[in-house]
Amino acid sequence: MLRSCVSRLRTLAVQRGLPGGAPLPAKDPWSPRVNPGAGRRERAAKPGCVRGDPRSFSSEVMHMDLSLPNPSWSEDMRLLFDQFMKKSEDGSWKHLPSYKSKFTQETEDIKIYFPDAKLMKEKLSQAQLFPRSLEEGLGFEYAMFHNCVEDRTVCIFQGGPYLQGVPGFLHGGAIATMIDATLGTCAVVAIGVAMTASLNISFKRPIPLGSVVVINSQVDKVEGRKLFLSCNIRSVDEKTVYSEATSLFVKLDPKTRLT
Ligand SMILES: CCCCCCCC(=O)SCCNC(=O)CCNC(=O)[C@H](O)C(C)(C)COP(=O)(O)OP(=O)(O)OC[C@H]1O[C@@H](n2cnc3c(N)ncnc32)[C@H](O)[C@@H]1OP(=O)(O)O
Repeated sequence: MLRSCVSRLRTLAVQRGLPGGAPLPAKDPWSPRVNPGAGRRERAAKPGCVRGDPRSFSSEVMHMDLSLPNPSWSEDMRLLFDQFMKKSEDGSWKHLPSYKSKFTQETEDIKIYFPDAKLMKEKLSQAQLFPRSLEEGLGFEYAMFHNCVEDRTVCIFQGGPYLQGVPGFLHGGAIATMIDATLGTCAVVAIGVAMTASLNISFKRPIPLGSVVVINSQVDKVEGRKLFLSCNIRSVDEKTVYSEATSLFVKLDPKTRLT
């Protein structure tokens, strides 16, 4: 069970931007020493490359793990991150890296769903993961951790100023994005490549812009290719429930093409 979970997590890492088949980088978070010293996102400025420029497609930016702390993170965000990194030391939780580019090249898991692999490669060459497409600190700052034994994914999330809806609060679409991303991650780790078939969100309290919240997701039921998941968003002190959601993800059928 644990072995298949680790393998699924590795697959997820590939889907999140690691070149398929390429050796994992030296800072491989899946190595036995889980993210040793993870704590600071290094953003070495490169000549001609604006730091965090959302339009930049340099491979350095595309392959940087953006789920590590950066200067825009608040103290709450850092404390939570450190707490989960601590929990990851015994292997019960795993820190999931996250990159701008989800598909740097064809990955074995995805390409079978496209009838024209060449066209897909062209289309994806400039694609970016939506929640990672805004500059550092302005949009979605988040880190996810997965617990394979409990089939749970936790996302710590700080919504930046570009995610405003009603003045001073997060836009509902931004909240839905992070719910979908967290549930989607939980689903993919659990059953492999899957897509959201339905998502039902109850927005209970507005989330203040710039605050840190915790998204707790879990697998409730598996029926064949169907995976039912639920989640809630709470304040760091757990006293406020901001949102609750239920969802259905469907594992893609290898016999069916996406286009
Ligand atoms: C690491 C990743 C993090 C990011 C996560 C982000 C995830 C996303 O946002 S994905 C984007 C949004 N989702 C989409 O665009 C998906 C669009 N929909 C589709 O492509 C297809 O409908 C898809 C793939 C969901 C299912 O298609 P397909 O595999 O052909 O399923 P199909 O054979 O019709 O149905 C399988 C089962 O699911 C059920 N089902 C399918 N769709 C739905 C639905 N919308 N609602 C309820 N049930 C459904 C069917 O009734 C069937 O159930 P049963 O087996 O009991 O008869």
